Amino acid sequence: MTADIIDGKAFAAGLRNKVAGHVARLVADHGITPGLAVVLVGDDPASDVYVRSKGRMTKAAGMLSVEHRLPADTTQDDLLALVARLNADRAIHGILVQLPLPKGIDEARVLATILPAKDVDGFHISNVGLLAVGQRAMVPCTPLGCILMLREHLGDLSGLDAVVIGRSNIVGKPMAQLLLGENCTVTLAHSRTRDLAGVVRRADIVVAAVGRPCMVTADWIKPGATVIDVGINRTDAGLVGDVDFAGVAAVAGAITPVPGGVGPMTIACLLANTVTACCRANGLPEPMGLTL
Ligand SMILES: NC(=O)C1=CN([C@@H]2O[C@H](COP(=O)(O)OP(=O)(O)OC[C@H]3O[C@@H](n4cnc5c(N)ncnc54)[C@H](OP(=O)(O)O)[C@@H]3O)[C@@H](O)[C@H]2O)C=CC1
Ligand SMILES: Nc1nc(=O)c2c([nH]1)NC[C@@H]1CN(c3ccc(C(=O)N[C@@H](CCC(=O)O)C(=O)O)cc3)C=[N+]21
Ligand SMILES: [Mg+2]
Repeated sequence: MTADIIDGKAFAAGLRNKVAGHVARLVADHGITPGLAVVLVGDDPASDVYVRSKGRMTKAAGMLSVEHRLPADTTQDDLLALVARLNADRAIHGILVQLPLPKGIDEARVLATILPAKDVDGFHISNVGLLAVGQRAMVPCTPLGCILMLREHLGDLSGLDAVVIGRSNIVGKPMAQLLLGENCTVTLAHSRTRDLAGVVRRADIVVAAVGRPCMVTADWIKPGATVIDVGINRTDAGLVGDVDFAGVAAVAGAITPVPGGVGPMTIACLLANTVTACCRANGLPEPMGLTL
């Protein structure tokens, strides 16, 4: 058996195309241009690549892209002041502060300062809480992108056994919430999980979000399972995920590649969330229909 490759790159291009269509209508019919501000503190090279491609895609969709690059020794007060300015800026509908932040800056404090309505990452506690109780929220981009690919590939997810490996606030936990919202039976595994291989072997859906190259191997996978690889690991062999792609592809029913899987979907969902935030801010119907 050879798994279907879930082409996140192509899926994301289609989603960005839809975003661009909605943006064009917002501009033409209402004179409103959705605006996204990205804040990068310090000079992490991987973050730089990511922030740059985000800015390029934001502009390509017809939106306003504003980048704020601050030195690594920026104080927390200066960062909070910038967030407050962006909160008050009517041209900005979405704010993303790139994580991780340098040591000495309280990440939770910064995220709590972003207006929930502009929190296109979905990391503010009020969005986290709204997602947990199943109410209208801004949904984190990476898990949202994973759900869109799963729905496209499997249709209805009801009743499927899903195992998420990794319990971070930005990927694992919201991923588990969204799968629960799709009526999956969800297991959230982490570094203290006993017999991880045995747990994963029961899964119809496996989402790997750990940050360990090629951790998930073919012998962990139930034949025919759908495997979503969130991991981004830079190794001597290049960019690899958390899944041993070649081995797992021989057993799974479908798998996302790295690169070209979850990553591009994350950026496309960020643009979609920005359009949603813009429409909500202006009392307009939400064309994307992706959020709760
Ligand atoms: N494609 C994309 O768009 C994105 C990709 N990423 C990538 O996804 C990966 C995960 O990111 P993130 O969630 O921020 O990572 P974190 O480092 O915040 O969390 C990693 C999680 O993996 C768990 N873990 C670590 N070791 C093991 C192990 N041996 N067995 C089982 N679980 C383990 C940890 O468990 P514990 O809690 O017990 O410590 C933790 O919950 C990274 O490679 C990152 O680069 C992240 C965001 C977006
Ligand atoms: N506030 C915040 N929000 C985030 O969403 C966020 C963040 N901080 N910090 C870092 C992680 C990581 N992340 C990625 C997004 C896209 C790709 C991506 O497009 N990857 C390409 C490859 C890019 C390359 O070649 O490096 C791919 O997988 O095909 C990767 C990683 C978002 N994150
Ligand atoms: Mg992290």
